[in-house]
Amino acid sequence: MHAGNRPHSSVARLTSSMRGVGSCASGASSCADADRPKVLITGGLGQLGVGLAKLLRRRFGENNVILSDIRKPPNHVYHHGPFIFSDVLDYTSLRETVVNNNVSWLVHYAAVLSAVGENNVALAKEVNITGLHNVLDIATEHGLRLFVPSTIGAFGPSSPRDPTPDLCVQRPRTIYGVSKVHAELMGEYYHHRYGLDFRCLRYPGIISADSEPGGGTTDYAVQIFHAAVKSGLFECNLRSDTQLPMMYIDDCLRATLEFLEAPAETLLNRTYNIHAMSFTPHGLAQEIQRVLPDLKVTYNVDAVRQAIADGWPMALEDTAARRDWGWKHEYDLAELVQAVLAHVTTGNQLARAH
Ligand SMILES: NC(=O)C1=CN([C@@H]2O[C@H](COP(=O)(O)OP(=O)(O)OC[C@H]3O[C@@H](n4cnc5c(N)ncnc54)[C@H](O)[C@@H]3O)[C@@H](O)[C@H]2O)C=CC1
Ligand SMILES: CC(=O)[C@H](N)C(=O)O
Repeated sequence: MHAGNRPHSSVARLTSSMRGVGSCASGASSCADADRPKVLITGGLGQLGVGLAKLLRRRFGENNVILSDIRKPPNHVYHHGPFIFSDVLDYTSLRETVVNNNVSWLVHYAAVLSAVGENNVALAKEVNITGLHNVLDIATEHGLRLFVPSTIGAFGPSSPRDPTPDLCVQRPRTIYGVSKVHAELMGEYYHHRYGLDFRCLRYPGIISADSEPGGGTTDYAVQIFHAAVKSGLFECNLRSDTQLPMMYIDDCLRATLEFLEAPAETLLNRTYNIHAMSFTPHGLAQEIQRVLPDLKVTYNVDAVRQAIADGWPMALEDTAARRDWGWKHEYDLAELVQAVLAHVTTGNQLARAH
């Protein structure tokens, strides 16, 4: 966007890459001041950002983690740690934020997800591709550690689907997927060419209890819990036998922190699959019905979402993540259902009490 404003010295400065990016010893619950990174999270008001900020603030201190987005934060977010407006399409202002706050790690969550992206390709292209270019250049210029999540959506119908390995054909058929393959490749290129400390995990569909999904194909797996507790009725927009890889948010956020803290020399790859479980809408409904037997699920298939899901992996192969930096999931389907139902039920009781 503001290419004309960009410094031409970014390559020359790359030798300073990673300087000042201290990493805390794994296993410690918090780290010494000198080792604490200053983290900026873009797109932080979506399904994942607030939870990640909470986790990182526990580890690095409240004021060392800045949440940012282009939306107004709810009160509970605004009053619990630094929040600023930051549009990833505004190169100059993003650069200013990084400089003024002495940012050393950047978690780039701003994105337009799969279903919304198919409805607004121009917006997805702008946010997911132009936004990424801005972030890559700024991270490179200032020697940041840069985390960009990828997704199961970075694969397509011609990829092996069960399981999908780290390295295979990637020909996604959504603008979301295309933009994420682009992010993986650009990040790896900047790593090899300029020494950028680029790190990327391919997340499965993420299930959370207290944050809403932002318009993806896997959203049904969050919405079903709220419907199950509120009304006992759920209309699912994917076919009952659509198997996709999924993960509980606590595992996803912990993976992100552990991966960010992993010593660079242990990372043989810069982009890793991570896996926890796979299920279908039918399988998830059955598991919820063990606790809430009255739940009734009907199916009204959304053609766009179904076509997307039909080209996505059924399971991810993640032995490299387990081998290189010790990835291990804690939640399988039964634990996931218990945890999410407990949160949603408590949340509903509290809401009724007020
Ligand atoms: N939630 C999931 O199941 C998965 C998420 N991911 C990735 O994780 C990241 C975070 O995902 P979610 O929190 O679920 O996304 P989300 O859609 O819930 O939130 C994205 C956020 O980006 C913000 N945003 C949009 N345009 C922006 C701009 N120009 N500048 C700054 N912020 C902007 C939005 O306001 C929103 O708060 C995304 O990159 C997504 O692709 C990957 C796989 C699975
Ligand atoms: C799996 C994802 O990337 C996201 N939840 C989506 O469905 O678009």
